[in-house]
Amino acid sequence: MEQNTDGNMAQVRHVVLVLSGKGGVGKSTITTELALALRHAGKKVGILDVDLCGPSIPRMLSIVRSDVHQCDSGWVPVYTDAQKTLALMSIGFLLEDPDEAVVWRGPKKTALIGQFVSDVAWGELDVLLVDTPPGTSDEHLAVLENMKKHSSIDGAILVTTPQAVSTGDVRREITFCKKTGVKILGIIENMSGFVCPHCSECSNVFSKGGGEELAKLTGSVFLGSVPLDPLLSSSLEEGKDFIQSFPNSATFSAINSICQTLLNNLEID
Ligand SMILES: Nc1ncnc2c1ncn2[C@@H]1O[C@H](COP(=O)(O)OP(=O)(O)OP(=O)(O)O)[C@@H](O)[C@H]1O
Ligand code: SF4
Repeated sequence: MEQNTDGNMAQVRHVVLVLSGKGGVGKSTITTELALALRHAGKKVGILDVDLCGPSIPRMLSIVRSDVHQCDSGWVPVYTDAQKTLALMSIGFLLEDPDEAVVWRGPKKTALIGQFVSDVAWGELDVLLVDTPPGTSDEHLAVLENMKKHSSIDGAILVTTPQAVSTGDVRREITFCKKTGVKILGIIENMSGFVCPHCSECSNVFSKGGGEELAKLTGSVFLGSVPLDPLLSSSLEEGKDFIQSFPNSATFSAINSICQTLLNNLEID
């Protein structure tokens, strides 16, 4: 589906929200790895980080202390590479200290999200991933309202862990999508099993399969599961591209398979 867009969103073909019912389930991790996998598949990708209180993506992509510049049409996003295949806009770039806590009231957050949606000069992108805060908040509504003014949203990906799946949070997220008319593109189960750093064997320390069951129950697509992999967390800590570093790992296969399913669902060649 090609987007009906205007302004800075005019050349952004697909917009996908990344949601989670709870914090800490790996939403930013999945956003980052999906972006890297999409780039690996030859796509031009952008990430809009509207997790205003915990902007972790600049660190995960090792571009923490980058400056945002202005151009005639707005803010130029920060690119991870000279070929400009992966672009990021995050509040983290606008803070003097990247570890500074953002304690803002709703209207100020909503205004910044409005600017993020309209004023970032993305240029041509195949996919824009929007990393949102956990739960459903004013920020989510602000993203939806502002996106609808300039673009159309393809849908949302829901990230959960095997434990979080049994809580009400993820169901509330599904209800939010239904009420706001956002299509659920699929559910991803993160931290699904543990990959041993010594022998690469995957053990099911916690339960597994809840994400798939939830997808069946709610009539959603199950996009796949990503194991808890110490090599993935150390890559994220060091801001290294896991996909480039471990192309033969089971975790890469899992992320890549989710990426391919997403490309198929969005009908991107
Ligand atoms: N599959 C995984 N394997 C190893 N570590 C992981 C995995 N997924 C997430 N992590 C680690 O778990 C921590 C939390 O992940 P992340 O910041 O992505 O969560 P989040 O859901 O975006 O949190 P929040 O929205 O509350 O900021 C990070 O340190 C990340 O490196
Ligand atoms: S999975 Fe095997 S190698 Fe890994 S910690 Fe357990 S026993 Fe050791």
